[in-house]
Amino acid sequence: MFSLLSGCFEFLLRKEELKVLIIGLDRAGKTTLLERLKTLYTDVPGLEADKVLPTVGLNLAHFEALGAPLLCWDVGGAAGLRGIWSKYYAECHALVFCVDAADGGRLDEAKAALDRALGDRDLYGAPLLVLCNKHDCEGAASPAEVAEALGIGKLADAGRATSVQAITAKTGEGVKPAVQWLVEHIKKSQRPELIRRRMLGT
Ligand SMILES: Nc1nc2c(ncn2[C@@H]2O[C@H](COP(=O)(O)OP(=O)(O)OP(=O)(O)O)[C@@H](O)[C@H]2O)c(=O)[nH]1
Ligand SMILES: [Mg+2]
Repeated sequence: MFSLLSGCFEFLLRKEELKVLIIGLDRAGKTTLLERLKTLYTDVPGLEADKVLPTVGLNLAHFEALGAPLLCWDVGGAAGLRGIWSKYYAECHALVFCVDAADGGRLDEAKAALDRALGDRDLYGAPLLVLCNKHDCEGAASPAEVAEALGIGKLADAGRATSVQAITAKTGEGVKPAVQWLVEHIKKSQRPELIRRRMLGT
């Protein structure tokens, strides 16, 4: 009986997890980023970049940052797997779109994939963080160049909280500021309330 009651209390007091969906083309570095998040924010280090394999399903990481519990989903980005992304749209509090900034030849393909995702009503109001990964590579596109190629200005004009930041998932450079932006903007957005209402059917 005691354990049942304490379990109920624990459930009631538990802070809501902020759910972040990480998408982007294959080889953008999503899983490397997820593993880096584990290393930076948990006691169990994630895999090093050279041990990461292409994702065929889903990877996830639970961790706490800035006093908030986070759950990150990383979904495979190969062309045949992108249809799975939408299964997670309705539940996520924010969207991370990871770009290989060192591969300028795929920015048009990345724009098409991002446009398709943002056209889905289930992502209404979700803050968008575009991460220009592989900033360690010579000639990597800057956040301003990636923002221009992806047409990010229009999204911000339309009222969606949006940021474009450079990271190096391999070393962790830029990852903590990215997480800080996510936590702050999820808390500021109406997205948690929207998801709660949708779940309650009100
Ligand atoms: N130089 C450099 N390479 C990186 C970085 N992040 C990832 N990579 C490399 O990019 C390749 C792809 O990384 P993944 O993390 O598997 O990419 P992904 O987006 O998860 O790919 P899918 O699972 O196929 O969707 C790997 O060879 C990584 O080592 C980075 O910050 N710098
Ligand atoms: Mg992957």
